[in-house]
Amino acid sequence: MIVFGFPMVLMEGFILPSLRRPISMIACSLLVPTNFSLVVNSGFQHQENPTNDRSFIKATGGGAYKFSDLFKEKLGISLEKEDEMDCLVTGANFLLKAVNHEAFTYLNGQKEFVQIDHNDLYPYLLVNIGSGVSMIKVDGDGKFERVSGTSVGGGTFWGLGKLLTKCQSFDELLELSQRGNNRVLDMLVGDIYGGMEYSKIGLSSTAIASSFGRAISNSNELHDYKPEDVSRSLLRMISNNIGQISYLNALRFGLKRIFFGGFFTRGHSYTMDTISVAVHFWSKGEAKAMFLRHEGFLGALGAFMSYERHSLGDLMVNQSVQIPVDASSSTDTNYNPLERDLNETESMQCSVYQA
Ligand SMILES: Nc1ncnc2c1ncn2[C@@H]1O[C@H](COP(=O)(O)OP(=O)(O)OP(=O)(O)O)[C@@H](O)[C@H]1O
Ligand SMILES: CC(C)(CO)[C@@H](O)C(=O)NCCC(=O)O
Repeated sequence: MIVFGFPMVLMEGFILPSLRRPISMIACSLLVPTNFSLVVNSGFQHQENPTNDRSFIKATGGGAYKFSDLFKEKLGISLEKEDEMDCLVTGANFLLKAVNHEAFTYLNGQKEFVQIDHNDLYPYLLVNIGSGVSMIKVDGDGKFERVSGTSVGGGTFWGLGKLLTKCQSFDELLELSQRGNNRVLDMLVGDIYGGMEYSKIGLSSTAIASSFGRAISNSNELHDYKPEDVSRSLLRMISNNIGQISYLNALRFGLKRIFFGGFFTRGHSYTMDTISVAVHFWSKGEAKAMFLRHEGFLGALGAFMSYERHSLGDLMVNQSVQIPVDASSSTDTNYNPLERDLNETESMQCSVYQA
């Protein structure tokens, strides 16, 4: 996956709310061609070689490597590669410090914004749920260690979900999950214990004993199950698992705060709720899952911030653009990361830096 750091600084709120998809997809769909071509056309003079006026953009993630030649060949753009973990951490640190109401908890449908004390932010665990999941212990600006990860992530939900439900898009799969019932496929403690709870080990009768376990207790085939129920169980299984591994890693390093980023959550209430419940359950209420409003843009933002290190100081503001706010691409109709700041018809003021 690839993300671009745009030479943009937003005056209020923060980054590109119109892009409720990874910026990586701009390369394919040119979701915001204006912004994209602004970057391409404006370009930057490469500082070390002023005579070479090649255009370049910052890029991070695997795609920065994978698509490097393609960008050069088709667009004449060089991708300047920034380290993925570095960018994620830089983006998260910046958001947590600069954006009011960036982090929130989500439990039982209730979103509660968390006041971040800038002097007491570190250490924390950053869990980036993309295709795969990275867990990063963050100790300060530029001070971090990727302590764990799991390959059971967003790509697993989308990949398995696609195979099992024949869904054509991620949004369709997510939408299905909202209408599904996980009890159809998940084996609960009560199913095993004849409707009873197993209180001695702290398991209620409705706790999931075995994800998808009910499928073994009858002769049903896949087509006998509703795609809605399959999607629901899958989302729950993956979210639960990520929540559990995250908590165990927080415990491992004595971290009290766990922030979740990456494009998997998409502000989707059931996903966040499940992750929160998992963290709550495994920590016995000691730890809280916190989500970021701009969860899918950590890497892009971090890549953007690297302009500052390299050349931003020499650039000047000479153009201003309005970025329309499109909240519609979020599947969860209750969710708009900027709901407190903007409505759907408003736009954000951005200043674009050009060489
Ligand atoms: N519209 C969408 N289309 C495809 N996937 C989506 C969409 N919305 C959310 N997702 C989820 O986002 C995941 C990708 O997230 P993200 O772009 O943050 O990670 P990535 O960069 O691909 O992965 P990694 O961090 O592992 O390199 C997908 O696997 C899927 O679960
Ligand atoms: C490989 C990356 C870092 C690419 O973003 C990501 O997909 C990931 O963290 N996957 C999980 C790999 C693992 O730790 O098992």
